[in-house]
Amino acid sequence: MFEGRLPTLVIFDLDGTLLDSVPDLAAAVDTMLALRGRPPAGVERVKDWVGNGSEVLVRRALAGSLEYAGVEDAEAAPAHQDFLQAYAGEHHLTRVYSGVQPLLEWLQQEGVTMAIATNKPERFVAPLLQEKNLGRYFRWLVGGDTLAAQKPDPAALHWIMELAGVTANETLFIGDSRNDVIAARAAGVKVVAVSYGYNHGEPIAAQNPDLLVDSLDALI
Ligand SMILES: O=C(O)COP(=O)(O)O
Ligand SMILES: [Mg+2]
Repeated sequence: MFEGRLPTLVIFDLDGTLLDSVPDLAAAVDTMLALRGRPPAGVERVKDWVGNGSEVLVRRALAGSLEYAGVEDAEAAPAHQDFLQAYAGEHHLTRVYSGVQPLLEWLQQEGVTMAIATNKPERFVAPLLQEKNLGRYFRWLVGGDTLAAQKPDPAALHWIMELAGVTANETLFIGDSRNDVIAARAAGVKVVAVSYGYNHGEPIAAQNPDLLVDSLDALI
């Protein structure tokens, strides 16, 4: 992909790529629903709703579907606050996917700069990486509410590349959902997709990433 050279900068998605975070996200969604006297959504449905940030996740949970156009702001705003409160703290159900640690370690040893571009609210990103022992690898962290637009908008990728002083040709993005592939394409950045993450219930292969892997250590 880089003609035998390594990229200078690798930007990673977080949820569904580095971390299997849905169990804790589903627990917080279910707490928010329980506060409204509603039945739990459960891990399997929440898995399909993750990827567009927590505000959209909460709207989907209130709608009970991927489509959430009918949910009123007056209902969604307090529900989002309840979700944020329920998701704060430790994330004991969240796991680092196998293959992640070896790749990060290897890229760091090779001197590759690494960053995170996630749609997760920024306040959770650094503490969660710290909690999972991944904090030391990343030079920059961009959350879903850090900039004016979130993925699939390429703003996060452009911003990180500018901070790093690196061109799109020297950058690789690694993610799990169509939002990641679309953002990478819009930024002119090559994209590797992982097959095991969350993509709204659809195979990510349909988005034609430059490379599809079943485990990130396959990239070493
Ligand atoms: O929080 C989300 O909705 C998804 O986060 P991600 O961009 O790290 O996959
Ligand atoms: Mg993701």
